[in-house]
Amino acid sequence: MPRLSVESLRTSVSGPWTLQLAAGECVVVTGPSGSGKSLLLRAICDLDPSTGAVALDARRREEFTPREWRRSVGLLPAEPAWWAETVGEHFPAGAEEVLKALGFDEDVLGWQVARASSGERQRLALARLLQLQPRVLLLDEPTANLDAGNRARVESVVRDYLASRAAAALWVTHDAEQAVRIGDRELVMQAGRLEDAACT
Ligand SMILES: Nc1ncnc2c1ncn2[C@@H]1O[C@H](COP(=O)(O)OP(=O)(O)OP(=O)(O)O)[C@@H](O)[C@H]1O
Repeated sequence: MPRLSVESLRTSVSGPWTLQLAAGECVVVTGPSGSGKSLLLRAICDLDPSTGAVALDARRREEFTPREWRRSVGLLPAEPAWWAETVGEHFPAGAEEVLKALGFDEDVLGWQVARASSGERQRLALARLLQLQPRVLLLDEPTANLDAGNRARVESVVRDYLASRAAAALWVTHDAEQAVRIGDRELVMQAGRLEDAACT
């Protein structure tokens, strides 16, 4: 049974998409800018209206409350949102370990969000997402603003998370080397259509 199953999913402007993610699997999505990668992630997590069938562990999306679905299938957008002034207000207690693994000292919880760089915000948003313990991660270019060291940290944290929780990930990247490093499989988006990398 797949962890995530997506069948004939389409929005008003893109799709249809069909894919499956196994437990523990990391599938990378590559493809040109504007080809529809972010739209795919948004449709799966139900941020944009869509038709088709999406199921988590064989339970249909319609059987979840919207809040339950978005916590179970967690999106890390390219530009994460912040709703409070300090970093710590976005985290429940017990986030120190993941923050440390992503290269932060404990004092980060006292930071003003406004002072964080784009790369720091990206890593903080990943830590925030993992604290919710989603079964599926939808990662939209999570290392786009990062140096090599922090890119390696993010890759390692996500890999460990998938292995320890049997979660699955769809990871959008423009970095061909990263796709090989972290992907169990690669899907290529071309003008709104998904294809197996082996077939392109
Ligand atoms: N609400 C919308 N209505 C119509 N077109 C849209 C809408 N949202 C996005 N698009 C278009 O759909 C296309 C796909 O956008 P998307 O953000 O998914 O691209 P992407 O593959 O993630 O690109 P990038 O790699 O640059 O992030 C783009 O041409 C975009 O302008």
